[in-house]
Formats: sequence, C-alpha cells, structure tokens
Amino acid sequence: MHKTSDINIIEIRALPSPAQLMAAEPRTDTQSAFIASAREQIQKIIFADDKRFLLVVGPCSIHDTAASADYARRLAALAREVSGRVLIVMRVYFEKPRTTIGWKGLIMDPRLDGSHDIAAGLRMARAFLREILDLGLPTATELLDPVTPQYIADLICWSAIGARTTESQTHRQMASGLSMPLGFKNGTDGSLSAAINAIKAGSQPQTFLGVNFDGHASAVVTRGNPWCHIVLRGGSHGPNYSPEHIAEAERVLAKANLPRSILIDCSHDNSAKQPGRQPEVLREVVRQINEGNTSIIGAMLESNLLAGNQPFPQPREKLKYGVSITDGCIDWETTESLVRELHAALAPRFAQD
Ligand SMILES: O=C[C@H](O)[C@H](O)COP(=O)(O)O
Ligand SMILES: C=C(OP(=O)(O)O)C(=O)O
Repeated sequence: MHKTSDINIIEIRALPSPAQLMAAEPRTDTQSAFIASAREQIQKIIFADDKRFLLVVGPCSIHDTAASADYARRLAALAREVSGRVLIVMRVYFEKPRTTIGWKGLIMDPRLDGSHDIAAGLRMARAFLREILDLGLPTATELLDPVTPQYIADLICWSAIGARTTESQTHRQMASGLSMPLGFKNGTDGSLSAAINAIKAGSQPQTFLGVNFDGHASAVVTRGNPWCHIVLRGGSHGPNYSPEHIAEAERVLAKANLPRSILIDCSHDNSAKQPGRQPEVLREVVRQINEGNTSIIGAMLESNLLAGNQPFPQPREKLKYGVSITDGCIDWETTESLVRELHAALAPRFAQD
C-alpha cells in the first residue's frame, strides 16, 4: 500500500499540555491582579480614557534571558520615573516571523542550536514572563503560532499580530479569543486594508480549531476582542507616520466605524530598518501629538542593552552580551534619554491637569 500521509514528517513530539505547564510555572494572585490592572490601563489609553502615552519598548527578541532580565531591571526603574505621562510595556518577544527562514525565537529553539526543544522553550517563556511581571513591568509579545497562547497568554498584557500574519484568518480568529488588548500591524507592503479587516474580524465572535487546557484538539468558540487597534510600521513603499499617513489611517478607521486609535512602530519600515533612526520617528510622533493629534495612542521601540545586532547563527559562546540576534536595536543609554525626553515633551498634554 502506498503511504499517503506523513510522507514529509520526520517526527511528532508530544508536548506537555497547557495545564501541565501552568502547574509547573503557575501565575500568582499578585501577578494576576497586576496583569488585569495593566490590561485595563492599556484599554483606557486605546479608548482615550487615559491621556498617557503607551510605549512598547524592549528587545526585538529574547534570546538570553539573563541579559534581558538585566535590561528589564533598568526599564522597570525608568517606567516608575515616567509613569505619570508614559505607560511603559516591555517587548518580551519569543516568536519571530521570518521573511523566509531563520531562528524563530526562544519558544521554537531555546538552545539556539537548531534542537528545537519547544517544551523547554515554552517553560522558559513562562518563567521569564513571570520574572518581568514581578519587576512591575507589563508584558507585550507577538503571538504567532496559534497554539502558543494557551501556554503563555495569561501572562501577557498587550500583544501584536505581525505584518506577515495580519491578513491570516487563523490569526484574526485567534485574536478574537484573546483576553488582552491587541495591535494588528499594517501589511509589509504598507497597505492598511489587511489591518482594518483584521480589526473587524478580530472583534467578532468566531469558532475555530484549537487546543484546550488539556492539549486536546477542540472547537474554540470566542466572544470577539473589543480591544483591537492598528499599528503603523511602514511598508515596502516607505514609512507611514507622517501627518498625511496618520490622516489617511484616521479616515479609513472612521469609514470602517472603528475607534481612531493608532500606535506607531518606530522601527521596521518606519525607520527604513535602521535602528538608529527610531528616535527621529518618535520625536515626530510627539510633535504631532503636541500639534493636537488625538488618534496616536503610543509607539513601539526596539531597544536592547547594546546597539545594533549581531550575525546569527554563530556559536553561543561567541555571542556578544546584550546585542540582538534579530533586528537591530537602539542601546540602553539612548533609550533612557529618549524616554526622559518623551516624558518632558508630553508636558503640554498634561498642563491643564
Ligand atoms: O522584527 C523582526 C523581523 O523584522 C521579522 O521577524 C522578519 O525578519 P527577517 O526578514 O529577518 O526574516
Ligand atoms: C516582526 C515584527 O514586526 P513586523 O511584523 O512589523 O515586521 C516585530 O515587531 O518583531
């Protein structure tokens, strides 16, 4: 008999169930209360009930949890300092979408050696998220694989659906069941329509295939996520954070009867993939806010201990501490002074309080 299935599959490795992983890395009551409060604060910013600026900032990806914890401790102190005008949420990205191929993040390959120990990766992700929350920092991540949320989403305060997956029905359905505020990026070509359609689909009830807490294949029935918004990240035709681009985004959101809430990703095609240009993008965003813009709710920065990125793959012992192995970042000193500058520049918005 001819074999007709699994011809290209080498192995299927069973994973612990979400319930087993949660028992191994449990969420404490204090963490639950913190996550609920952080999500509520972000929701208020999305719906203009809180004037603070939402800043999603941190490494492009987490590959060395010790270095990222070092980063997080510095960020937590800075977050406390600016909390009156800026709500800082740390980028804690464990899943990387790739244009073609490449390292897909700590969950998929935690040992960075192609061994793809996903069970270990999921556990490390949960442990690291708990560490960040205990520092008093809300967590942000990109959710990529539709099974991942069952393992980690209870520890996430804001999530993104990336430019490469915003058009995917699977990801829109997943978004409709998620419990946290969520940003859909515009497409890699810069078009807004995929993100607008994604917000519409993600806010509606959906039924789709997923896994339950015991890891069994299940039909998942959702309510729809009311806290979806757009993230402008530029595209192949250039950046999209100018006043004209923002006005166009406001127009299409209004036409679709969606809240006019826009987060600007200062990295990716908005900085022409030159990380050192992120500060100029952020300054322009704040300039627009001070000129009276009310639709921009915040921004995203890719930042690490040290600037730039380093080639990968390469032997782990040769990797430089605190340097990204995915997209380039701005360094900590630049980040710290930029966030302080942002805090000072937002003063006019709070002057009447
Ligand atoms: O933010 C990260 C990258 O831009 C994204 O994962 C795509 O990376 P790649 O084009 O290097 O694959
Ligand atoms: C992959 C990312 O962004 P985008 O989807 O905009 O390329 C990211 O923010 O890590």
